[in-house]
Parts: sequence; C-alpha cells; structure tokens
Amino acid sequence: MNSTLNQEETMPGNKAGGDMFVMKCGGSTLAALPDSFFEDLKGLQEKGVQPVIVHGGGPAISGNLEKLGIETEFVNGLRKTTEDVLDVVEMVLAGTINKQIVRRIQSVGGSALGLSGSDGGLIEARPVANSAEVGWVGDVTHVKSSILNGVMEMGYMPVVAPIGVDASGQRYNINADTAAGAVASHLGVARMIVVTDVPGIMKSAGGEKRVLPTVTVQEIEDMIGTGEIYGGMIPKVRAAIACIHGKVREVVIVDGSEPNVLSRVVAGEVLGTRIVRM
Ligand SMILES: Nc1ncnc2c1ncn2[C@@H]1O[C@H](COP(=O)(O)OP(=O)(O)O)[C@@H](O)[C@H]1O
Ligand SMILES: CC(=O)N[C@@H](CCC(=O)OP(=O)(O)O)C(=O)O
Repeated sequence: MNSTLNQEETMPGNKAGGDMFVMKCGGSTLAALPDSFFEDLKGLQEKGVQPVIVHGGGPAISGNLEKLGIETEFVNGLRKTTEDVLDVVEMVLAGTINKQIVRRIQSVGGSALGLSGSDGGLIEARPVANSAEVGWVGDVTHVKSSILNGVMEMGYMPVVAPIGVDASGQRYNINADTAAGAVASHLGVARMIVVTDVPGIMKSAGGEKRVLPTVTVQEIEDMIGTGEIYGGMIPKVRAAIACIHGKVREVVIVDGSEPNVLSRVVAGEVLGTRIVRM
C-alpha cells in the first residue's frame, strides 16, 4: 500500500478533478506554437480552469546529442539512455525547454512555475522492464500531486519536465506522454489534452486520410497491429489507455496550430481525436 498517495488524496488542499486538466505538449510542435496558444492558456488560468503542463522536447534532445557527437537510438519509441545521454536529456528538458515554456507563458501575462519531475521528488520512477536494452528510462510509480496543487494554490501554472527520480536519487528519462498520463491519473483530472503536430489519429479510408473523431481502446490496439498507428503516436495512445481509468474520462489528441485549441476542447467542441473508455 502506498501511504503517501492515500494521504495526498485525502488532503483538504487537493482540488482533485473538476476544473483542472493536464496538457501534454510535444517537441514536434513546441517551437511552432504561436503566442495565441499561450494567450489561450492564460485565459483558461484566469477563468479558474487550471492547466497543468507536461512537456516533451525529443527533437531538441536529438539536436543537442548530435552537436555533441553522442549517438542516439530509439527502441519502440523510447530513447536508449546512457549516462551521457541522460545528462543531455536533463539539461534540455529541465533547462532549455522548461524555461522557454515558462517564459512564453509569462510573456503573454500568465503565471507559470517550471519544475523538473525530480524537484521535491515530484515524479517517482523505477527502471522500465526492458532497462537492460534502453538504459536509464523510467516508468512512473508515483506523482506527488500535493506539490502541483500547492503550486496552483499559489496562483502559478505548473510546467513539468518529464524527469523521474527514485529513493536513491537516481534520475530517469521518462517519455513525456507517459509522464503526462501519470500526472493526469494522480491528480485525478477528468481530461488530458495531448497537443501535437497532426490533427488527431488519422486513418486511411477510400484513398483519403481522415481524422477519427473518437477511438476506443480496442480500435487503437487494432490500428497498432495493422501499422496504422506507428512511431511517436504509439506512446501517446499507450499513455491514454493507461490513464483512462479512475477519474480520467478522456484523452484528446489535437493539433497545436489549431486556433484556441485548448479553450475549444475545454468548452466541449468536437476537435481532434477523443480516446474514451468503453
Ligand atoms: N495514425 C496516425 N495518425 C496521426 N499521426 C500518426 C499516426 N501514426 C503515427 N503518427 C505519427 O505520430 C506523430 C506524432 O508523434 P511525435 O512526432 O512523437 O509528436 P510529439 O513530439 O508531439 O510527441 C505524427 O507526426 C505522425 O507522424
Ligand atoms: C524515454 C524517452 O524516449 N524520453 C524522451 C523524453 C522527451 C519526449 O518524450 O519528448 P516528445 O514528447 O517531444 O517526444 C526522449 O528522450 O526523447
């Protein structure tokens, strides 16, 4: 039994659920996001709809590794993480990217506070099952939601870099979709919004690629099997499947370049692809 989780879930300050959502923002789209995206985030924060941001930064990590002459390789969507790679992952995610996002929110008048998952032991992790193959890659074992609630109570939007830590102080590289799903589950939000560079999960039909408005877990498994869902979409749908239990009702995958995409999803507009429980 995890006594920390139980304590946090019953804490009076824990706003679990309702007016909060987790937004995962991928490295594929971060640099291209317009100021209006951050204005939209700020508008939601002002209305009391609290966004909790978990970000990626895969392309920036790869770019920095290349500059440093460190080889990088992915195994089933996870970066093989040696000690040298881990140094760069932490530097880029918890440093460059995290601070860029915080500055962009602040530049439109919003209030944001950046955190790495290792700060305060926010994201507790353990080695993934195939760590012999992928190195220092982690799975999330716990998220200290009280830290995020505390940050929001102080009036800041939390911006979280997906680095995990274990009891011995070992750092782990965590896929950002996986980290976001775990944050959504532990906070008990109803919705996670995954912002990426495609308008949703696409499927070919009659020679045309269409966005699927809704998919079930079974349809996702079928599409992974046929290869219609591949690459970076796999960790997204896997994270979605893992978190749509308990309080999380839906995961919505949307394109970050769509105007006011977050407030439109929050308002209930049908946009992108919704992954729902069946
Ligand atoms: N069925 C699918 N529908 C849409 N995109 C897909 C699908 N299968 C795989 N993808 C790929 O997933 C990519 C998004 O994942 P990724 O590049 O890792 O983004 P992010 O950086 O936002 O995490 C898309 O650009 C697309 O190439
Ligand atoms: C273990 C693992 O693969 N970690 C990712 C973390 C960043 C990430 O997930 O970024 P995106 O959301 O932009 O893909 C990596 O090293 O690239």
